[in-house]
Amino acid sequence: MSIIALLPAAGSGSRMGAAIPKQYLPLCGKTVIEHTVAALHAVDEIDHVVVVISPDDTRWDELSWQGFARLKVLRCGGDSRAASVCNGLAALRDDGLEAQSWVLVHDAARPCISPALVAGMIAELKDDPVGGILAVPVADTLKAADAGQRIAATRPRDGLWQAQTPQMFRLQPLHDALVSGMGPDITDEASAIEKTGQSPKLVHGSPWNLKVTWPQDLHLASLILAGAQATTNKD
Ligand SMILES: Nc1ccn([C@@H]2O[C@H](COP(=O)(O)OP(=O)(O)OP(=O)(O)O)[C@@H](O)[C@H]2O)c(=O)n1
Ligand SMILES: C[C@](O)(CO)[C@H](O)COP(=O)(O)O
Repeated sequence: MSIIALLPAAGSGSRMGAAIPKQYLPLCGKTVIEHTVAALHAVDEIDHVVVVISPDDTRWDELSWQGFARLKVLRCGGDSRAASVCNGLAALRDDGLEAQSWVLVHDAARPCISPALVAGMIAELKDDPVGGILAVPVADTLKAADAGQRIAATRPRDGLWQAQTPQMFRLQPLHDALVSGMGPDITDEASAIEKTGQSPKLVHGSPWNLKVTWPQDLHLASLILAGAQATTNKD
């Protein structure tokens, strides 16, 4: 059974506020998306890394993808993350990928993911009946805000986790769940699967696996990648 990494990369990066989409911003001598692709491509268990870009993307072809033998690009991004993922899954299915293949959906905007973490996730979930996601338990006290940005309440954080990616589900059930659940509340793959009444597994992720969202995240990502590089060089 195939295992595919599917990277939605068709966003505009509005919160980053840069002149170009954040996945193409420079980070430690490459672009954000090059780090993400390299990390997923380094996972031996993954058969193909498939990137979903916007149909009007002009930057992908300017990068050098030599050496990534298992990399494929699809120009079928949609107007939301869920739509981009859904379109990518439909293209994989139309291409003949078996319905029960595992798909690991991973944000192109999470360039610090470690291949070892992904390999561990695959080992933990490959016999799971539903699939699951990387996530980390909430570590801070949670406040609900009123309209004036004053604290309205303190919320219990027991049992709350922050969802990360990859999110690992089987191709056809995930596609069907996204099609039937599509809407603004579907902000990740797990939420679509949950809507079908199933409970995805939470697999411990890492605080290093941050999503580059705001301008300061690029600096954090560069520190994380530099730290990872220093560790590798010591081995
Ligand atoms: N229509 C979209 C929107 C998002 N994404 C991708 O989904 C991932 C996570 O989304 P997010 O961080 O929200 O990215 P953006 O939508 O680009 O950012 P923003 O919401 O700030 O505009 C990113 O890799 C992004 O490229 C996508 O493929 N298609
Ligand atoms: C899928 C995700 O990375 C889980 O944390 C996240 O929801 C994607 O970001 P967005 O801002 O909701 O598009």
